[in-house]
Amino acid sequence: MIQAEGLRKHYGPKTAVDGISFTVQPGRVTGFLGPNGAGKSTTMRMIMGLDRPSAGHVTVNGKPFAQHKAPLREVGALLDAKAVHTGRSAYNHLRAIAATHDIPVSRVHEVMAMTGLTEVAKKRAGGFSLGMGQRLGIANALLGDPQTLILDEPVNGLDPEGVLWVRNLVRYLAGQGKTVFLSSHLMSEMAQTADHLLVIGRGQLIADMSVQNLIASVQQKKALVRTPQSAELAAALAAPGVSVTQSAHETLEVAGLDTRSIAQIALERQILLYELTPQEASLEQAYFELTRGAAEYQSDFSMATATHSQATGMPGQPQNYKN
Ligand SMILES: Nc1ncnc2c1ncn2[C@@H]1O[C@H](COP(=O)(O)OP(=O)(O)OP(=O)(O)O)[C@@H](O)[C@H]1O
Repeated sequence: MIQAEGLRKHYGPKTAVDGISFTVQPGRVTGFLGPNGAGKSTTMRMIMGLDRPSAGHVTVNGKPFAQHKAPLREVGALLDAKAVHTGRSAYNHLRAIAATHDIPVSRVHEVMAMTGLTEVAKKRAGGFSLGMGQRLGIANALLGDPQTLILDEPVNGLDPEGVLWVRNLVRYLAGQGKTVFLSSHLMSEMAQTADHLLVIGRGQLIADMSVQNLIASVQQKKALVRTPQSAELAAALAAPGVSVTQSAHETLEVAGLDTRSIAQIALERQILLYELTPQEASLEQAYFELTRGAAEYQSDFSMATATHSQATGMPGQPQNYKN
């Protein structure tokens, strides 16, 4: 379990993490989301004792990281996949770390097999691709069979098979009762992997809830309707707070009304419906809705996309994204 209380970090005048409190529970995968520069890596580094908090404190399995006698057996982390001795082979790299904790060589072979590194065991880690480097970093994190795992962008650089492998691995470990805390920018991946989410923006915690609740929290009443009388239905549905967009021939996208109300209005006007489908929000939409204005860096392209999405009735109001 990871417990943070009033955790804060300043770098000179810059507040990277602004007094956040949270608990990462065992037995489930907790995702850590936030725009670039939101404070995710800084938080993870403070958990691992690599950065000293300016205020507050954080414990892993009940103690600050530095107070664990055998930290590798308590918490395994992948924070920077490039942090390896580039001249050493993957095997020697893992053996050297294992030796610091009396971890037997058999465990080194075990984690290399788990991470698909056996065939490249003798290769220099410095020559590894980004994906192989990620696998080595994950092998390193698993070495001490720790109760808690912290993985910063573990699928970064992995091919689809590797992404699936990480998903299955972390779900398996959480199923074994371990605490798994991981960050990722891949929203669809997070939706499939995480049970619970912490969302951070500009150093502050903006959500701490299950994936389902996060999506539900921004769920709009939206529906797709197909009818040969689209103009007639659009006129009948018009009301304050309702937006109707003709998205294709005989197809309307309706926001602000649920399917029950749309069916009722259509029946009253004797309008034939071919299709009436509620539209679910995705985690990506929920995320953009939550972190609107919390991003440090925004491009003109994302502004254009946000403006377009409003025109089509999608979540994401255009606003001044320039800070
Ligand atoms: N060593 C440092 N010195 C000064 N500022 C720093 C330092 N490390 C991080 N920052 C700043 O703190 C803020 C949070 O950075 P952090 O790397 O924790 O964000 P992040 O959420 O991990 O971002 P990303 O998704 O881009 O990795 C950023 O504004 C960053 O520029």
